[in-house]
Amino acid sequence: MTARPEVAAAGRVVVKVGSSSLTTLPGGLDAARLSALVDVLAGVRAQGREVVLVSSGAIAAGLAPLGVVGRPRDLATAQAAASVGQLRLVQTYADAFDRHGVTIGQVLLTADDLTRRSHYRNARQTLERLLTLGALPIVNENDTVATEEIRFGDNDRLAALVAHVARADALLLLSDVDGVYDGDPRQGPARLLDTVRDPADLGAVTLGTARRNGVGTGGMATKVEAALIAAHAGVPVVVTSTGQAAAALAGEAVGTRFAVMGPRPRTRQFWLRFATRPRGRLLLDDGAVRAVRERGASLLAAGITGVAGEFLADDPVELVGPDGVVVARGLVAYDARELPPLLGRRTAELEPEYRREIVHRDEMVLVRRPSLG
Ligand SMILES: Nc1ncnc2c1ncn2[C@@H]1O[C@H](COP(=O)(O)OP(=O)(O)O)[C@@H](O)[C@H]1O
Ligand SMILES: N[C@@H](CCC(=O)OP(=O)(O)O)C(=O)O
Repeated sequence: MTARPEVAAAGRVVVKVGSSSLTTLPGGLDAARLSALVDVLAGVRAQGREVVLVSSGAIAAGLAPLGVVGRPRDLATAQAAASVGQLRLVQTYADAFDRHGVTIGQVLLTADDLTRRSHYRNARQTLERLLTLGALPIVNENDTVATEEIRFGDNDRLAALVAHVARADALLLLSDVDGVYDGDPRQGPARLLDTVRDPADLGAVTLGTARRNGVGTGGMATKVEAALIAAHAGVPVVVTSTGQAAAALAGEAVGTRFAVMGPRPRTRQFWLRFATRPRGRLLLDDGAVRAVRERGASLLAAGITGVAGEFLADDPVELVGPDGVVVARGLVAYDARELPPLLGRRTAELEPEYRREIVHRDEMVLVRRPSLG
């Protein structure tokens, strides 16, 4: 195992803690475990470092007070539980941080807050201001209003996006397991991975989902996906157990480290690639795929053979080759219903108001690893 100096040196850290570390299904919130985590984070703050906490647990914390048994399957009950549980969760955090003289701020985000560009900027400003005013932001998904099709669903990916939004120097993903194993450790003997430098390092790894009767949602798969997103955003990551949070924040050799995979991308490129949700697809012919992928060209109507989905101008769409492989993602210049008469036609043949590039190069990002896009 190797030390993690980049985490020890991180001046601003995003720490994500899962429901499994803070709650039990029958008992709701576990105030003692929450308080132990707060002690660790307050200690980090006392070193002059900044912390953004992404905390799950609202739904699980709301079940017992409402007399709901087991994790709810329907959205309305989950939302009701989140409404009750989020209040208890932040109140418990507020009391615990208060003992250390640390002021917290609650930040509830919907997927729209990060998938819409203007909202993304707004979230950045709010977090930045909270931190400069000396508060510790506690982020969760706004579960009470998030509907099924627009939810993040798991806080791991939310934490990776928050790490980018907050320009963090490191991301810590805390759970009930001390790292990423080459197989689900609940299923039998497995080996702990020390460092992941490339997605290929995970080739032989089996990632299980969360325990069926447990309080967590994503299992290790969502944590690994989130860790790769952050690593691609230039943010180093450690995945470990909540009990090892202090050691991890001190840069000790615990958990699984995801090394930074490439330089920090431009904000717009990162946002397009990882935060947006495509609302439709443009089907490209071979020439258009080559132009976009190899020549860095904008996408023109002449190279488009089909349109799928109901999107509006400025919505994110996927650009798909004849083989069905996603080549790029970008913001489209026209509504879906305006496109069919333009397809396959050269720009000079089009009415002047339709001569703009369908997806301009500056509004496009190539997708190299479809599994991450
Ligand atoms: N390859 C793996 N390595 C480590 N843990 C795994 C793996 N596959 C599945 N898991 C399981 O993932 C669980 C953690 O996910 P989850 O319950 O969603 O956590 P949280 O609620 O903290 O986000 C662990 O209990 C672990 O058993
Ligand atoms: N926003 C939800 C958490 C969803 C989630 O990702 O949970 P977990 O897998 O425990 O991190 C809640 O607060 O209950």
